[in-house]
Amino acid sequence: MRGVGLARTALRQTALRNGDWTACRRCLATAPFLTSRPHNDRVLQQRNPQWLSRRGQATAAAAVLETAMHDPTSLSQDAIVENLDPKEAARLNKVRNIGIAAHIDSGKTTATERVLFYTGRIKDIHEVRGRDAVGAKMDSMDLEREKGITIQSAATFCDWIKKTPDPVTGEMKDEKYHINLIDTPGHIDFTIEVERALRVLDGAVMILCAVSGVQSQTVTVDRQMRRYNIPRISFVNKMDRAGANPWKAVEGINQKLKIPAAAVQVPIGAEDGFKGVVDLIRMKAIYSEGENGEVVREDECPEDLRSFAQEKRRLLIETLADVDEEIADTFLEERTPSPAEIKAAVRRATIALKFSPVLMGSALADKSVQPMLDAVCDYLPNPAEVENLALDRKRAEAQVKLVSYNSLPFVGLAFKLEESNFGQLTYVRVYQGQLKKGSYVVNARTGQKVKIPRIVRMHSNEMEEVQEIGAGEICAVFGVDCASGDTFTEGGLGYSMTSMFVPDAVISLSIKPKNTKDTPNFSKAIARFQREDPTFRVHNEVESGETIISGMGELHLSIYVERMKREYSVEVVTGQPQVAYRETIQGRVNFDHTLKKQTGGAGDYARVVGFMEPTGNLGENQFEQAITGGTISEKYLLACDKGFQASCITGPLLGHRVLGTYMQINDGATHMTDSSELAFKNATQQAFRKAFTAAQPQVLEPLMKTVINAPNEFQGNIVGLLNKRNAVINDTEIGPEDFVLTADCSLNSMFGFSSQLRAATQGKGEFSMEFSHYAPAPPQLQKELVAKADKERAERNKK
Ligand SMILES: Nc1nc2c(ncn2[C@@H]2O[C@H](COP(=O)(O)OP(=O)(O)OP(=O)(O)O)[C@@H](O)[C@H]2O)c(=O)[nH]1
Repeated sequence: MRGVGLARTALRQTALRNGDWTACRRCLATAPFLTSRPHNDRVLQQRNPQWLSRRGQATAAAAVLETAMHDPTSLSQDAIVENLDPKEAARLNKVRNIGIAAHIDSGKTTATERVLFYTGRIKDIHEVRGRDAVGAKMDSMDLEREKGITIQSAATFCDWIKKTPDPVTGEMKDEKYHINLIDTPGHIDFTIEVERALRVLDGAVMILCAVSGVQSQTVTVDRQMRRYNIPRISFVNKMDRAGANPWKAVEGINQKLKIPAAAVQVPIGAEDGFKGVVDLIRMKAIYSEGENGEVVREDECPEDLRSFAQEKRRLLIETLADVDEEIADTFLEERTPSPAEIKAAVRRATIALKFSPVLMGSALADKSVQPMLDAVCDYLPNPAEVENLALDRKRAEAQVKLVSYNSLPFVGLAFKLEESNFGQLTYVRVYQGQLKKGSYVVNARTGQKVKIPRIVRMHSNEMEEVQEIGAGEICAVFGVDCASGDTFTEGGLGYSMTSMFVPDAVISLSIKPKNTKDTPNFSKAIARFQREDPTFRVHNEVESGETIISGMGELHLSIYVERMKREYSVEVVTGQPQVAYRETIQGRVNFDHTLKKQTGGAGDYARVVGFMEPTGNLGENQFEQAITGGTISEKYLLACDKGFQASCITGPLLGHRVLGTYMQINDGATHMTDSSELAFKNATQQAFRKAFTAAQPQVLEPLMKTVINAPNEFQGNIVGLLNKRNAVINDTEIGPEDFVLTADCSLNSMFGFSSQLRAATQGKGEFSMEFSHYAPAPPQLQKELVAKADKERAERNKK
């Protein structure tokens, strides 16, 4: 055995020297069977990428990592991360990919503007809706600046120099962190922007308003963060406002969002006397001074705040003890954890999604934004600390872990597309390997090999050209034709990553250019918006010939109408916004339909036989053929499938999309000369219509997850309003002052709700809605809708 082991070692060493990794790996694969200890140590050492890269065996090191990813038992992801090349580990340790997400108007853009200013990315501060009319850097679109709202998420990057005490000497030294940052819109209509940002980010800053605390949209953002397992720090903004109370926000995060949270700071002064914060971990006061708060001054904790700060510090440690074992142990040992231990625990618990540290400040008053940046570096994960998975097509879709290691093969996700003056701009998050200018990558969806002609780092609407981008970073590339959500990989890899969640459209309206001469520009605009935004959908209604656009809400669609005017000079005429209903069937119906036309010359003939039934869920429609004996040829069956798909776009009841419907064609007949693809397509469509109508058709309406928050005294009024709308109340969280209620409401019943809510709560209540699922419309509504659609159809036919 020992002789075999020696021979193996020699073989491996020769293989490594010759760079023949395959031989080495083959040898390593059987090596664990060796029992003698020295050999095992040697094997482990040779499996250790750090050991290999120290010896200049970078390729071998990368191969060990690659093997480990395919065979998780050979090396755990933690081990891969631990074993990163020290230089690589140090680089990643200083990278943060973060997003800022919050309720509307909480100050995301204002805070981002400060971040850019303090990190030296911009020279002056401009306010959202500011008097200088310049507008904030990240709201680069004219429409955003005018309306003072963020419509599109914007990416930027900056370097933050963080002052860190040396662990040995205690002396302060500078540490440079590279932060890629995405500012997202707050309005629910632009929720896809939040979804795709969160899909590719490693951590987030959740901003709350110091006066309002957890608001309806905060609950939605919380749900999105949970969907993508995003660790977050919380920043209570607007501490300068009258009525500011950060403790309300802390309680809201604990009670309403149900995330253990504790403040890591207490405010010094309040409202317009707000001066700064006391850092509870180090018990130091931090003031932002100078014209724009750019000078950070540290001091002792003010005497009058000392006992309050001590109390909140105890609360922080207690909250941590509930979620972190090491801090729990210090309790058992009856000792107070050191500042370094508390900090480490906050980091561990935040990354483990068990805790959110709460910071506070005022972006507009230029106070305490820098400590928030420090917290981003201290508590949010670096790219190597986040588990990112892909599916390997070459190994039966097995899950593989991606490691932010530069020398591994490239894997990246295109998460956002934007049309620019220089062609399509594609935002890419690099998960593994490096993306280099001029290199070739493969689109995992299409299998197409594409060249990367230009790589840029985005700074809102400006760009900075770079030659390459490292693993764990975010960039944008030009001239790459792809769809949003596509995975790109280097050559031989068969990986693809799961894409983001795209909510269904709930509102639609008919649209057409006012002047027919504008049609080409109109089509161009529609095509572009559709490519950029997966929640913006367009279809042509066959019967009426109208173009119908659908989206997430009235604001969403009105922004596109406005953009057509501004960016494409197209004035349009739109119909009334309508709920995007769906249609389905409830029963099984057999069909046997023959299309036969004889109008002299070649006629039309097609016969299709089969059945239609519900798929059992309200998801994708399905078409299947089960022809035996070749009664319908493959070519014609393909035409039948096309006919089915076309029928599903415009349902027979209202002309809305069909869901959850299965059609099978299992017999039929073909005529020697009169049959054609068109005849089979039409026959299928006619059969569909007949069978659908006979199969207890049902109109489905969108149900919205609705979150309402208001002061407690109005709870009765709101429940009354919801009962009138037949809403199903799922949950009510009552706090000391206000409550958050979650309910499923039909979108149809929510028109006009905002003004009624305002009236019922003296303007103090607010709500946000997000599409939840489709459910059968009440029979009376179905009757009315079908009657209206029939009348419109009859009128069209008259014309
Ligand atoms: N008093 C006070 N006002 C603030 C503060 N931060 C932001 N604001 C104001 O709040 C309003 C909204 O700020 P934005 O930064 O646009 O908020 P946002 O969250 O980016 O908005 P959306 O992206 O549209 O949801 C603006 O009028 C800001 O001037 C703050 O710290 N104190």
